[in-house]
This record gives sequence, structure tokens and C-alpha cells, in this order.
Amino acid sequence: MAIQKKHGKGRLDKWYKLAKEKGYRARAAFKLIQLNKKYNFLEKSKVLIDLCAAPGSWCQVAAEVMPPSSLIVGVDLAPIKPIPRCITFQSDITTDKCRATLRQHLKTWKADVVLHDGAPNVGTAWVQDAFSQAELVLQSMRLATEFLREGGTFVTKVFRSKDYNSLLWVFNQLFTKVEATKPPSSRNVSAEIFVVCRGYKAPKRIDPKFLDPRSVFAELADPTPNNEAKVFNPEKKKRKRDGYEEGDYIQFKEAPASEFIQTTDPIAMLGSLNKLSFEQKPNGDIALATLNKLPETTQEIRNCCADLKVLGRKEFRILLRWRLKVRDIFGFSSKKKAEEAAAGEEVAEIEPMDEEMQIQEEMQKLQDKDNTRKKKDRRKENERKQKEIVRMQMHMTTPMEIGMEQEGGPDGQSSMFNLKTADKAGGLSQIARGKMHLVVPERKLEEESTDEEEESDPEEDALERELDGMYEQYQERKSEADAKYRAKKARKEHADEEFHGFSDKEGSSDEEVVEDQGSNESSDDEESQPRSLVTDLDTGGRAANGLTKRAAQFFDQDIFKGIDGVDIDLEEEAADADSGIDINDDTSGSSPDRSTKAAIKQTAKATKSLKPPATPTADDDSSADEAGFEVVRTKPDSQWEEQDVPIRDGRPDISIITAEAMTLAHQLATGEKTKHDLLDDGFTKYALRDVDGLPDWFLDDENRHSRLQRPITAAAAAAIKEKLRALNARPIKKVREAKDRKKFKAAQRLEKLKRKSAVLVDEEGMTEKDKASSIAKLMAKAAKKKPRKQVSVVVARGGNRGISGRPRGTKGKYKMVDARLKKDVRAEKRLKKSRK
Ligand SMILES: C[S@@+](CC[C@H](N)C(=O)[O-])C[C@H]1O[C@@H](n2cnc3c(N)ncnc32)[C@H](O)[C@@H]1O
Repeated sequence: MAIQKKHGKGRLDKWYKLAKEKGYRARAAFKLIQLNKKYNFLEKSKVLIDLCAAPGSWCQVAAEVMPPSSLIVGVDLAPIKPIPRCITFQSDITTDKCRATLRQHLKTWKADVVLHDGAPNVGTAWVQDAFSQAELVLQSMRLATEFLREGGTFVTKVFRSKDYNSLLWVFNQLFTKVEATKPPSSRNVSAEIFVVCRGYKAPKRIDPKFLDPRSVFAELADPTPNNEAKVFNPEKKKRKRDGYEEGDYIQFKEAPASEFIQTTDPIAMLGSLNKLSFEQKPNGDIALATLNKLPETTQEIRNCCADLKVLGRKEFRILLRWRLKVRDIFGFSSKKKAEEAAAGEEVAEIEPMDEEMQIQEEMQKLQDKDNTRKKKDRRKENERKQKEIVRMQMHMTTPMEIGMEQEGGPDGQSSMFNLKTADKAGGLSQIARGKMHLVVPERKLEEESTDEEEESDPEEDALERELDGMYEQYQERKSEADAKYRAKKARKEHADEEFHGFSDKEGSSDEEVVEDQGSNESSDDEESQPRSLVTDLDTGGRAANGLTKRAAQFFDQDIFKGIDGVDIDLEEEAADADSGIDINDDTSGSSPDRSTKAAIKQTAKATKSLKPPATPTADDDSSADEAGFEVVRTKPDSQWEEQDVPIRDGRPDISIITAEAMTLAHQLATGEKTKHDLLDDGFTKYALRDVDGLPDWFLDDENRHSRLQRPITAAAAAAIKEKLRALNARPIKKVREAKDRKKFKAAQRLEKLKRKSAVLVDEEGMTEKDKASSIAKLMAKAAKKKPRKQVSVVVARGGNRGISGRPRGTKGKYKMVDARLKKDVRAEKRLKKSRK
């Protein structure tokens, strides 16, 4: 088997290279070539629409294969560079504007082929993410039904997920032949598959439900592809279809709140709807009326129900809790109730059957039915798992991709946040390792003993775990797609590690105690006031003015220029270290909030390390000895990168030093504020957060949105801007190095010339004229540019290389070129020749 290079997604595989060689913009081109080889839909086509076409390789292939006068229209969210013989434009295929533009280009013509290779970008709305690929396919299908001629072909990419069968089912209703295939150029590890739908039936009227994601994905709980079920059963669907008229294409989805209480898959409902309504319909939903009157249905709940798309995890939780409470009140709750009901039934044997008992009996029946169904589902699920394992063994899928597949929940309905799915991606194990595992049991114990109502409900726990699992998955997906997010996360983890690493060191500080030089002097005020002895163990770590290098660099910035007394202040502070404030002192229980700390840290670190002995920080290797003395070791330059302020080219990265920190530093330096003021400012409501036991998603949200916004001065903002401009203006490292090399060589040449001239001048056997002409010759020689060395240009393919990597049959300097470059060079030569 050929070994593939593993860059990115194994990007440099043979298809990638081949695409480069052939001049295709993406390796995806070969997928279309291979699909067309199998089904021959391009050769005979005159009009083609390419949905989600960027960067345009499918359009390139279409332009090559289709007859010369064909119309090819490509559209994508991203801009597409012009392609000969193709019309392209930028638009979202889910919008009416896109449809109208397509109509403009096609005029009265109909398309022979509609292609769709769309893949949604991973967005921030993680709740809706799972649906979007399938929805995009359905959207492209909708456009296909509008623009395809009868008998036309629709080719689409589909991901093998829980919606796959539903999509196939719909395709089968609209086309005479539907085939799913995976072209060889599609990576085996990818879950993508291509469906080629031929023979468009072009029905006069299409039931809008065929194209409505809600109908297709949510309601066809068990769609059976290729069966005779060509007509929707109106009875079956009516349940969720309130408020939708025939032909209604509006994306806004709403359902009565009572349905949310009754559903067995509340999370899927929250993920797919826009609104839960409390409005009474003329037919009078009794459950809704009761729900409306319940005290549990607070204004907050109503507000949340009014617009589900803007809710965060916290609100989702509130709604889920509310649902459980109401279910309790209505009597269709969890196992606990079922047991009670069972117990109640035993009593019913000896008592006359009253209305209540009848209800209970009915409930028991329902419960039994439910259990049987669950058993059946479990069996199905096991069979599915078995298949998945086989697929994994055959490398048809990866564990991550299995995570994408949303299987039906235990109740048979599709569940967006299936706990099992979360588990597949390692979500549960992560939770088990994380906070929830450590904190929840403790809390449970407390709560059980104090408040019976707060007793943990297995259903609720499961929902919470589901949410947490999905959040983990969401984070993983995001970090896969977003490099910035990855970097941020890594920084955060690194900071955590540092902190923990330090805590570990705390206990074993023998070494530092040995280094303590002031223990004798300190013994007097040992008890009264422990002093901080700041000892610079790194002799090179301090600049000439008594500041640390880092502080000196920080205050070296333009913003501090011309401010009198900065140096004096700083030196004073340096000398005043003993009376120091510990910005990291959390032991009091109420400390400045984190953002204040970070800002103060940045400024305070820049001014001086001020720490009392008992509270060593992660920023310096310090430790307290028994006598209350502390040795604070400043780090060598090489370790700067481990500190809070990022380092670039050996200096603090000013682009990341915030304007906030600058403002604070400026205020400190000008005396506008004292360090005590800064500390006082830090005591805000954000400082007193109790974060113990809160789930990660909640803390992440809080950190992002709920933090102190500090005013920044115009000067600080301008300084940051200026710094960024300066940074951006710098040439890249390679260019800088090349220029420096050039200068260095020129200087060397000049030196050599000087030496030779001096020898010539001192030469006794030469006339002055000869000397002058020799020196002139030398100078002319030095000024002459060397002819460039000839470089052989080689187009080397994968197999055509020796062990050293040198293309076979080449000598001396060689340069690898791609096919395009090779063609250009040849064309240039041809041109030169013809000119001659
Ligand atoms: C795999 S690429 C398509 C590659 C293309 N077939 C080619 O040959 O180069 C998927 C494209 O789908 C586009 N896309 C995703 N959602 C879209 C939307 N709603 N409307 C238009 N394009 C979309 C993305 O911008 C991306 O360029």
C-alpha cells in the first residue's frame, strides 16, 4: 500500500498532487470526474448549476467536459475566482436572493444537471450544527426541483448521519433512479458519500413537506427508503404541524409548549424549533391551558420559550427543568412515578376502582408498552453498533465521524444530543474525569440530606450529562476547525498547568530554603509582619535602572515617554517591595476579580515583583521558608514565554498587552491612581464568584460575557494601535535576513577592496598612473554583478526520485516546479524563439 503523507487531512495525497498538476483548484475535481465517468451526465448537458462551488474545481471540470456553448453557473458563500466559460456569483444558497440570481442567469432555460458539494462551516451555534449539513442538502434539493428539467440529474454530497435515510427517501420520491456511491478520490475516513439522482420526475406540484427539514428529519422517525410509502400519512404528521399552511416555506418553526412537555426528546425539539407558544388555538388544547396557569410557568420561562434560537445552555437547562417539574405535576414522569403507580395498583386490587386508579392503570399500560418499545430499540441500537464496529474496522469511518451520527433515542425518536453519541466522542469519560465527577456526588449528599425536592432525578442527570457531553463535542469540533480557538485553549491549559505545577512545588521548597539568605535577620519580626525578600538570582535579569528587563521594555514604549517620575516611581516601588501588595493573595477569601488581577499583574510585574511570602505565584519560582522569608527568583529570558505576557522575538508581545493594562500602567505611572486604588477597583461582583461545582460550559459562558469592562484611555488605545501598525510594517523574517546577508556581503567586499588598494598604493615598482588604473579595475570588478547560476527546472513526480529526494537524472542546482510553471516557461521559450 502506498504511504500517504499526513499533512492536515493527509492533504498531500496523490489526488492533491494530481489536481495541482492538472491545474484544478481542488482535489474535489476528481470526485466529479469519477462520478461522471460512472454515470455520464456531463457530456450531454447544456445547462448546469453548481451549488457551493468554491473554489471552483467542479466548474472547471464541467467546463472541460460539457459541450462548448453550455451555460455553467456556480454559486458559493465564498468568492470564486473567474473560470473561463463559467458564470459565478457569491450568495447563500439558502436565500431567496440566490434563487432570484440563478433565475436571472438561467432566464427561461432549465438545467440538465444540478450539482451540490456543500459543507457548512462549523459555526458558533453548536446546538444547530448537527442538522446543518443535511439541511443544506435539502435546500439544494429545493433549488434542484425548481431549476431541473424533466429527466435531469441532481448530484449531491451527503454525510452518513441519521438523516441519510430520510434524504434518500425524499430523493426516491422525486427521481426515477437514485444511487449512492463513494468515488475513489473521496477519502475513506470521510463520512461523505455522493448521491446521484437521475430522471427528475418534475411533478406539477410538490408537497412542501418533502422539502421542509422539520418534516423530513424530525417526523420521519423510521423512514424506509425505496418502499411504497409515496404519500405522507397526514395523521402521523399532524402532531407537530400546527401553524404551518400548505406551501409555507417560512423557516420559522413553532410548536405548542404542551408538546414540549409531552415529548420524549425535548432536546431535539429545542434544537429544531424557534418558539414554544402558549397561545390557545380555537380547538382548545387543555394541557396548554393548564400549563398556562401553573405557577411553575414563570415569566422567565415564557421569555425563554418566545425565542429559542437566542438561548444559551443555561436557559436550555431552565426549560428542561421546568419540563420535568410539569411532567411530575401532570403525572407522566420518570421511573419513580412508575414505581409509585405500580405500588398504587397493588392497593387498587382491594379497593373499588375510582377514576384516579383508572388513570394509574392506564399509565401502567402505557409504561409497559413503552418498555417493550425500548427493548426493541435497544436491540436495534446494538445491531447498529455492531455494524459501526465493522465499518470502523474496514476504515470506512472514524470514531469522530460516528460521533456525528445522531441515532434514535431509546424512545425511538431522533435525539440531537444523544448521550450515547456523546459517549462515542469520549464526552462522558471526559466528564467523568472532570469536575462534574468530583463535585456532583458531594453536592448530591448535601442536597439529599437537606432538601428532598432537590433529590437528583436520573432523567434530569441524564439530560445534564447529555448537554455536557454535547458541549464537549462542540468544543472538539470547534477546536478542529478553528486554529485561533485551539491556540487560546492551549494557552489556557498551559496557564492552568503552570498554576498546578506551582502548587506541587509549594510543599517541597527545601531547595529554596537553602537559598534563603535572610532568615537570621528576619527572626525578629517573624510573627509580627513577614517580609518579602526579593532576591534576583538571575544576574542578567535586571536592567541598568534597577528595573527588570521586562519592566524596562514595557516602560520603553512611546506612551510613557515624557512622563516625569516614571523611573523614580518605579525605583521607589522596587525599593518598596517589602511593604508589597500581593495581587495573588486569595487567602482572604475575597480578592479582586480575575481581570483585575490579570491587568494588575501585567502592570505590577512590569513595575516590580511584590509578594508576601506565604503566597507564591505561578509567575515566579518563589517559596516561603519557615521564618517567613521568601526567595523570589526571576526567570531567565528563555522562560519568559511561560509567563502571562506572550513573547515575540524575545520581547513582550505588545500587540497582546491589552489597552486596559496600558491604561492602568499609565495611571499608575502618572500618579492618577495608586496601587491601592487598583486593588480597590478589583473588588467587584465578579470577584466573588463561587465557581465550585459549576459545569465548564457555564463557566466558559460567564468568562466570555460576564466580566468587568474597564475604561481605556485614548492614549492607550492609540499606543496599541501604533504598536500593531509597527508590527505589521515589519518585513517578514526571511526578507529581513536576506537583506542583512546582502549588506554583510557588500561590507565584506568593500573591506577586501580597501585592503587591496592599500597594498597597491604602497607598491614601489609601479607608477602612479598604473596604480590608479589597477585600483579602477579592481573597483569595476567589484561593482560587476555576478551572473546568476543556471538552475535546472525539473517537473518531478512522486516516483521519480532518488533516496536523497533529488529527482533522478538531475545534476547541480535544481528547482521543483508544478505543471503550470513548466508550461509557462515553455511558452516563454517558444515566444523568444518565434521573435528571433
Ligand atoms: C467542499 S467545498 C466545495 C468544493 C467545490 N465543489 C469545488 O469543486 O471546489 C464546500 C463549499 O460549500 C460552501 N457553502 C457552505 N454553505 C453554503 C451556503 N449556505 N451557501 C453557499 N455555499 C455554501 C462553502 O463555502 C464551501 O466553499
